[in-house]
Amino acid sequence: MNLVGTQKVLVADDDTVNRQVLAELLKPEYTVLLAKNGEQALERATRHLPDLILLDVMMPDMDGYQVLRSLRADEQTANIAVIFISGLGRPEDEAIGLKMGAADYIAKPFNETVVMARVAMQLQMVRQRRMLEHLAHVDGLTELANRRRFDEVYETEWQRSRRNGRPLSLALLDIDSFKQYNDHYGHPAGDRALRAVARAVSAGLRRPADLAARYGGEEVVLLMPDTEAAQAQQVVSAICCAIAALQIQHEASSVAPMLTVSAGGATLSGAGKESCSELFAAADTLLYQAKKEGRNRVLWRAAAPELQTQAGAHS
Ligand SMILES: Nc1nc2c(ncn2[C@@H]2O[C@H](COP(=O)(O)OP(=O)(O)OP(=O)(O)O)[C@@H](O)[C@H]2O)c(=O)[nH]1
Repeated sequence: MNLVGTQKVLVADDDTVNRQVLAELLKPEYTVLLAKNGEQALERATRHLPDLILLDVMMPDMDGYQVLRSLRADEQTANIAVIFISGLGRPEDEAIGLKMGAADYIAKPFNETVVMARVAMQLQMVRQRRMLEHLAHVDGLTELANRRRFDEVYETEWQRSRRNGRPLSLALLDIDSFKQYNDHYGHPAGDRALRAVARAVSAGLRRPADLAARYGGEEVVLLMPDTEAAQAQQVVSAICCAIAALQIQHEASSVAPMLTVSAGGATLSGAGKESCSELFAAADTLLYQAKKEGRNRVLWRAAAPELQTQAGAHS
């Protein structure tokens, strides 16, 4: 997510001079993209996902209103801020643009200082909105995704898996004897350990579509779209080994002298019929079983029973 760094502005105008003037004006502060008609504006918007579009209203073939409608209809571009910049200077024209969802309206001939001020204001609002969205999706302590974010992504990925007949793997990972850890080393040390576990989990997930979220206190959920059981189990086992390899001392643990985790996982095969909650419950049951069988292990529910292994090698 682009929370820092140069923001991108797309200028869409069929008039070459206008495009050039705006580009020269904006270039010192922003990355500028140019489009000479509505079709190009849509193509550039989808490909580059700019932070803001300065959109001429009157263009041949596809006018600015049509471009805005198409942007709003596509989930990817629906929230891009748009400022109309137009020779139609009547208040009614401005009102139409704003009612359609434009963030602002600038009449031509434009004043350069005013354009810069309005662009800066819109881009500041874009930054603030992104920051709020980011904060709403992230767990403050671990910086993993939070449960709300997980719920959203899980539902989407589950539907995608059903649609495409591709597997979906899910694992629940829980720190062993964490109550004793807190009791022995104190809550701030517990928080530090949780953060270290979260970092190891994030480092162990390689694919862009994978998601790790803090599900509860010391429980992390891992979602691996398009990943078969054996592969997913390998990833989770490697993460569990990496956590043990951190050698976070845990004298009060009944399992090992260092902090360990247990995990339960399940995979929805491409042809599987399970609901979201059934898949989740299957992983949860195996986590419970892993705890019961002595902790510090990964259990996976898969078609082949031989896939169930103990990750106790690192204890
Ligand atoms: N430091 C810290 N501790 C937390 C946080 N969230 C949950 N915990 C602690 O995690 C502990 C979880 O304890 P239990 O559910 O009994 O599990 P456990 O001691 O890990 O035992 P097993 O899971 O059976 O191995 C509780 O003591 C919680 O207070 C947190 O954000 N920070």
